[in-house]
Amino acid sequence: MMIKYPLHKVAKDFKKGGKDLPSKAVMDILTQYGHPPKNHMQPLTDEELSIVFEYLTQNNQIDSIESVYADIYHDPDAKKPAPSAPKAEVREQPKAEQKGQQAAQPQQGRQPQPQSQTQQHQAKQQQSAPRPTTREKKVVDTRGSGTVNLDKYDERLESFTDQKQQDRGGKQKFQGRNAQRQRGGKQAGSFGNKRKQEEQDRMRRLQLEIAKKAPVKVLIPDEIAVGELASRMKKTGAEVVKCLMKNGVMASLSEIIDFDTAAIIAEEMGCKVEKEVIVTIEEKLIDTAEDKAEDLEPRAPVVVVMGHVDHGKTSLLDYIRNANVVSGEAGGITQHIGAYQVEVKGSPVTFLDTPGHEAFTAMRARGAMITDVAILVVAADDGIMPQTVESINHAKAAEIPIIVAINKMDKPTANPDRIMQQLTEYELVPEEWGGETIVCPISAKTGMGIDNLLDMVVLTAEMRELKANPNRSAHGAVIEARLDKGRGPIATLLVQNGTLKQGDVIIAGTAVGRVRAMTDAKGRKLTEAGPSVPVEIIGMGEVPGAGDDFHAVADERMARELVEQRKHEQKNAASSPVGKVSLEDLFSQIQAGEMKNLNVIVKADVQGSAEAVKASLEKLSNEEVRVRVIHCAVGAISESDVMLATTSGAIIVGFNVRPDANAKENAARNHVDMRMYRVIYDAINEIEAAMKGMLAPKFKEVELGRAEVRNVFRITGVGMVAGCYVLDGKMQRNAQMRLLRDNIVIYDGAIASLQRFKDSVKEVAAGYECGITFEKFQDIKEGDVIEAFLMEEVER
Ligand SMILES: Nc1nc2c(ncn2[C@@H]2O[C@H](COP(=O)(O)OP(=O)(O)OP(=O)(O)O)[C@@H](O)[C@H]2O)c(=O)[nH]1
Repeated sequence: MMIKYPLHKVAKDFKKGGKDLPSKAVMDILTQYGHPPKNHMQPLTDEELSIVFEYLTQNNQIDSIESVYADIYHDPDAKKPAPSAPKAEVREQPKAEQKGQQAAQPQQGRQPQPQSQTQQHQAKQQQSAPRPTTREKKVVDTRGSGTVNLDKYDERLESFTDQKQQDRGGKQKFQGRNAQRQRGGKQAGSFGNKRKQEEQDRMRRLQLEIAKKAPVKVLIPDEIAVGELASRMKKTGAEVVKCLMKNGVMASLSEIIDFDTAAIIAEEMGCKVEKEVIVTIEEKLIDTAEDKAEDLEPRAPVVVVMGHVDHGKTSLLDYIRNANVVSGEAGGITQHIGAYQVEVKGSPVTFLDTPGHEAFTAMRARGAMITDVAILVVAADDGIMPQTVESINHAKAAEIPIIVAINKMDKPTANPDRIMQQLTEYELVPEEWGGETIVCPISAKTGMGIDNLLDMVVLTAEMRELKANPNRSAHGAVIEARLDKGRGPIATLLVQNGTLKQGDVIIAGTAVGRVRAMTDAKGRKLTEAGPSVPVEIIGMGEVPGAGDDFHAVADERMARELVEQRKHEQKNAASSPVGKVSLEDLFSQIQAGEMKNLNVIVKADVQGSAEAVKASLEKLSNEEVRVRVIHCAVGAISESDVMLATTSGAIIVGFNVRPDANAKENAARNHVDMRMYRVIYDAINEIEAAMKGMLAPKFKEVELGRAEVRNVFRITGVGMVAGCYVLDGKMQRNAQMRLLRDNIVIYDGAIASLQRFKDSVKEVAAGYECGITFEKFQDIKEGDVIEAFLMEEVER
């Protein structure tokens, strides 16, 4: 409710020379300051009141405040009876206000009461106030309360009050003081200021009440803690918890609830809900808007060539590049970069000339699906080999079409049928056998069949209707990057969407920079590169990682900020293990419904065991989780296996094999769970137990050291002795030993003896030679590696 304080009452409250101030005087003040009132009944606004108070204060200044009180207290006229009732000084309070407002208490003291001695004193002072004009002009400006020490005057005032009054206690006394203060300056500004302050207080309280009644607007993010929600709604935690319970949600203050729940509660509690959208620097900086269909234009396909070592990948790429060089082009291909574009019957095709499938996996690892078609090269005289299988599995995981090129068809030993037969084992059934896989016999040496292969590539690409929008800022992937001593960081980029222009600011992973110069595969300078065009650029601040996404951005400063943020996140991620798949938390992930497929990579010593492990593991599938062996091959666990595991969230099961050094390092870095077994039964049991959440105590292998067998000799009565050199760590008598040949476990067990020359010793350190014999194993060969380790139980 608004308090009405009509103009005439304001005037009445300001006495002048013992008389009410004429309403006209107040009207004049307001008119003078741009607020002409309509009539004397008009209620004054807060601002108008301020103007009046200010004016009257300014125009009723005094020289010395002490003189005011001095005059009052020593005025002989002060003892004369009061000419008018104290009522005149106080404007009538609206009833509602009088009812409950504590702040109005000082005024209550002024309502007519039986006169005590004190009141008589007060009355005397009040009488003394409406005095000759000189005194009326004396205004105590209490606005700057710091400069006016009213207590000083109160002390004097108190000498007038009787003991009884003093005995009433502090509060009463305080009220008395206030009343005195007001009475003391009744005609003038002191009183007016008090009034003004009270008015302002009242207004503030009213505004607060109105604000309280208005619905509180709450911003709610995707998830919010109950306590935080309560504070945003300006409610107590208990109220919110109660409301949640009413709605069937049991949550404590620290618990997180989702937006929907929070919104229901907030609305029920009378709040207006707004969704809080948190925009990250990345979202602000990088334009990820979907392209409209009408903005899309056809783009060249990006093709990757994969296959086993020596099956002819490089030869094929070289042949295509050279055969498709436009005649008369000066110098042909002068500069070799990791990707190039050629024209096949007028359609451009981009080839990635990356070192095999590893870069391909690395790119996929970062979600950069940069290739559209994979050419799988298989030598007609060799057949499907381990890396061929890996390539197939990588392409399948990336969900890109595979075109098989059976190479070396010029060789007399070429046997394409055998290869087609082998392909069917990997679900690649050739078209001519009724399947869907395009198989092209070629010779990278003679060029036979390569035109047909390229036609098939273009055809397959056409089927995919590859499109991009060249009219936006560029986005793509880093194919490769290196540091050049003279030119600084050099990166080969493949633009996937938009157009990259010279001078663009780009951000790639944690590297940022400006494109200073761009060249194509032929070393020609470019000023811009559209979709599917590979370019080499200089100008980055540091070397980006192969496979990193890059974006051309508008704000370099913000890009640098984002890079700092990414670096910080990387640091944090490195120090805390990421939520990768591991047998330990397999059960909880299954329970949480996060795990529908358990991807497994199987590596074994022989094909037979690999197949057996694969089949047994797949049989473990149940209603909740399907065990999928995504890659199964013979040989040591390689870095490529770990990469595949990283990208597909798989665990690696090694059967009688060990990881090589790179794989070990990579697995540790990427938190890939690798499990080695010697018995199929153990592998099955452990994974089954993990799926049921009943994993037996885990033993961690603590590596002690490695020794290389430099020569082998027979000692009668002892058997075969391995003459070893300790490469790193140490060999220990009581340790378990494992004999590896090309990273395949040949023997695993206790050792019979560890000797330095003729002495039996407890341990031999790195850099020393020693003799080792095994209890039940004689088949030791030069070049074998002996690993010493201990098994320690890991607490969970
Ligand atoms: N006869 C014949 N030899 C070929 C053909 N293609 C490649 N070669 C030969 O096979 C060998 C290996 O070829 P590369 O192109 O280096 O094979 P790659 O797959 O790139 O090998 P890496 O780069 O080591 O993985 C080379 O000696 C080539 O000359 C072919 O079609 N016919």
